Amino acid sequence: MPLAFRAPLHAAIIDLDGTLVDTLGDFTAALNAMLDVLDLPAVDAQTVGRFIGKGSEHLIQATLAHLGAPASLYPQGWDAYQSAYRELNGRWARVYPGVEEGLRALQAAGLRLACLTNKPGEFARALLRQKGLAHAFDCVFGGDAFERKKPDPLPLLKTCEALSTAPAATLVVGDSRNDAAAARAAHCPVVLVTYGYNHGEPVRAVDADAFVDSLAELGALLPRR
Ligand SMILES: O=C(O)COP(=O)(O)O
Ligand SMILES: [Mg+2]
Repeated sequence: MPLAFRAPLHAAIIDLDGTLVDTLGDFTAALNAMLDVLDLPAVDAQTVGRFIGKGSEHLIQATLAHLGAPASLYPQGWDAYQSAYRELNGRWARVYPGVEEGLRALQAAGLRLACLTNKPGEFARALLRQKGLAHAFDCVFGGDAFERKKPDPLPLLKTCEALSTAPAATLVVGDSRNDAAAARAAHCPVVLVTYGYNHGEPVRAVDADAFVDSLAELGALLPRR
């Protein structure tokens, strides 16, 4: 049954971590490389999963706070984290099942695609290229592209501008309440995947228009052209 969106869809803006690619292993490895440099104990993947989705700054700050380490370690941590992530980007990451099929279905429905993530743009573009997904997107924006990150609506509004689409005609696809809150504030329809991180909380409790277990289900939600 197609979703009753208020306007026909012209574009989709898709989140990266937890939606297109499972990057939990990369985040955990880069944070643990940083903690090693700082002489702090390692963290496990489950803990890291709760901190993903609000950008690298938040990820590092939340990890230091979790370990009871002083916030003054942040600048050194930032440098160590960035160089570790640059080095291992994609090594422990895998594209979720159904992603290629879902992207093809959105394109077949005539939608232009953008990837919008809170991850630094440099890392996002390299990861999408490495995983063979870059070709699907007209544009890719990272958490450093605009003045504010999701859940602020600004990055979605700027991405709509870049795609020349109205927010009401632009579907947001994400994995967390961060994506949903940004979409609601920007007046974009929003579908959430059920397999992502969502800050360690059940995603179905989030206010969204629909939930999918795989991007492959998106095609069936769209009106046929
Ligand atoms: O927190 C991050 O760095 C990435 O988050 P996102 O791709 O889910 O926006
Ligand atoms: Mg995400």
